[in-house]
Amino acid sequence: MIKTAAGHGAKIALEALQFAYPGGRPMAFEATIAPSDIVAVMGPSGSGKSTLLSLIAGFEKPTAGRVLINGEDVSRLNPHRRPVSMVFQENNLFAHLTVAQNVGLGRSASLRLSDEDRTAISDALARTGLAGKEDRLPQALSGGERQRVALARVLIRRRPVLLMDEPFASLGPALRDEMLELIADLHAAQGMTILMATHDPRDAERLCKSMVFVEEGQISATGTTDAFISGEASDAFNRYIGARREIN
Ligand SMILES: Nc1ncnc2c1ncn2[C@@H]1O[C@H](COP(=O)(O)OP(=O)(O)OP(=O)(O)O)[C@@H](O)[C@H]1O
Repeated sequence: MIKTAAGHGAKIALEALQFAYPGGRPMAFEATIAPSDIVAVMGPSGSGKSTLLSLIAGFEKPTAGRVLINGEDVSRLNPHRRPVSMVFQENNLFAHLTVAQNVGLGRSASLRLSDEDRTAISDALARTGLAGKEDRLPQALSGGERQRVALARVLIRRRPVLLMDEPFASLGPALRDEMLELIADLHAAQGMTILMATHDPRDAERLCKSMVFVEEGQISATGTTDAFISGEASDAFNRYIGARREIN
């Protein structure tokens, strides 16, 4: 495991990264993400946002190029060896394990937990508003609570990179706001570098300093969220947002 001081985010560099699914379109990603930045990954459906996150997390391996995290080449490492946590839209939890056990997996895959681990689990559950729900199974939680359990696990893993793939897509607007606040709190506490794929520019505006815009398997624009939202960063982004407004 790459050593990174707790409480600090890692720099991420994607160097001439190439990838294609069997029979799929070639994709190529090039980017540098500053330590502790919070980056919205936006772009049309099928443009490659999830693939980009999977390449950083290690669920997919590039055919050429490198993923560097704090200068270390992690391109060939499996996901559990990378200094990264990932939260998906759903199915982040093991259905047969309790809330506390699901969080405990952030410390030990075999759930052999020390007293210190147990204290960290209780703290994380309190911080994410889940105190008293330790012994429930995921099926007895709401969608928002399940996502908070996933974030409690992120909290105790203390990895310097957090990747989120449309983490609020199945939540209503009030819960979305609550989750955005919680993620902002976690970032204030740990300063991890965050990349979040989202289709909603309001998520980006509320949480993310920066944005990358993905189109047809490439990052076609990068900049501050403010520049994107004010329409100055990318004509393609403006067209994408305009088209989404017509759909909604
Ligand atoms: N496991 C896979 N095998 C083959 N092709 C895939 C696989 N996963 C994704 N693809 C294809 O790769 C392309 C990029 O998909 P990806 O899921 O990265 O897009 P996305 O931008 O995250 O889309 P969305 O916003 O709909 O989630 C799409 O054409 C998709 O159909």
